[in-house]
Amino acid sequence: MKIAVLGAGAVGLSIAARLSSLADVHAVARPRHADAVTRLGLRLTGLWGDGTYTFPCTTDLPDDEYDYILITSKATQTRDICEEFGDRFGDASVVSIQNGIGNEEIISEYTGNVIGGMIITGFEWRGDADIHISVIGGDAQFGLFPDGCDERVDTLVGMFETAGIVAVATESIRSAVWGKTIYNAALNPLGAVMGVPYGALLNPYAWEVITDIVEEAYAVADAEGITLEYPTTEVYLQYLHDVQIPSTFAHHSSMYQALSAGKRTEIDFMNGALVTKGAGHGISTPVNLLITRLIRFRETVGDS
Ligand SMILES: NC(=O)C1=CN([C@@H]2O[C@H](COP(=O)(O)OP(=O)(O)OC[C@H]3O[C@@H](n4cnc5c(N)ncnc54)[C@H](OP(=O)(O)O)[C@@H]3O)[C@@H](O)[C@H]2O)C=CC1
Ligand SMILES: CC(C)(CO)C(=O)C(=O)O
Repeated sequence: MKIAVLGAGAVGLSIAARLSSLADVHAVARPRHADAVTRLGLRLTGLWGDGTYTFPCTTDLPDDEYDYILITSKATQTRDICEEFGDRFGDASVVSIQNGIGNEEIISEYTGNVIGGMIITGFEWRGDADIHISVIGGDAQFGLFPDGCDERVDTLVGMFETAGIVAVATESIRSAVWGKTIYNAALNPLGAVMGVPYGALLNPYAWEVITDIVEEAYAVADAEGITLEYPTTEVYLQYLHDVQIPSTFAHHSSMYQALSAGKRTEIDFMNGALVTKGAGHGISTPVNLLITRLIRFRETVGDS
């Protein structure tokens, strides 16, 4: 089994490491990461156990036929990755393991074999070639995009399971991706703007904002024909409050981490995507629009 991981950073290198004992895995990363992983091996600590893994990691993709190509870049880089490597996709199943709405749609412009993915685990850089698995908020999910499931999905899920990454196959990956995006849209920008971890957002004033974000998101999902796992906003908000936030209480969102590092966020694939899709259905999403503008403002001015 040959697997390539494109845009390998915190998520991609960690997954490459765990799959490397089961398959022939090649990670494509930036020079700094490729050099460090080649010199030191990748060190993983935390909830997946501690260990150091060696596997090929370079800045280019060796000419070969791959069974699976995993895309693990930020959503903002999906199109560039597809432009750079799209003519090498061949018959591979190309799998998005990213946050946000829109990655699978972009990949579909380059291949007909798209598997959507959703992972709700925290991966944090601790140093060069050194990643800590900080939180696990549920099972990873994979399914054919836009819907359905087949042997390739089952084989992928089986490999993840054998590698110790809890994963399930789903017939409706769009529902899983939208569900995760609503979780991210509810928590990430607010935590990033306020400079707090997820747990602090249980504060009643923050909770009112979260409630508005989720209600708008559910209206847009409904108009898009997405059937969400938690059927109503009330049921989902209860789950977010009682299960999802407690299991990721101390986590600073990836959006907070991106802003702190002076990097662009994935807001356009989260709240921004909800605003755009809502507008297409004549649904107004004022709270998602406001929080999107606040994040764009922070991206523009940084911490100055
Ligand atoms: N970290 C986490 O805890 C979680 C992240 N996710 C999602 O997973 C995705 C990946 O996140 P994460 O791993 O944290 O992000 P990272 O920024 O750590 O990793 C992505 C890496 O891909 C690199 N890259 C981009 N384009 C190319 C290219 N053409 N060739 C080689 N390398 C490239 C980036 O380099 P550069 O930055 O220099 O462009 C970066 O090093 C995101 O959508 C994120 O939201 C989902 C769950 C949890
Ligand atoms: C909480 C976490 C790590 C779960 O995957 C996440 O999605 C994020 O920080 O954006």
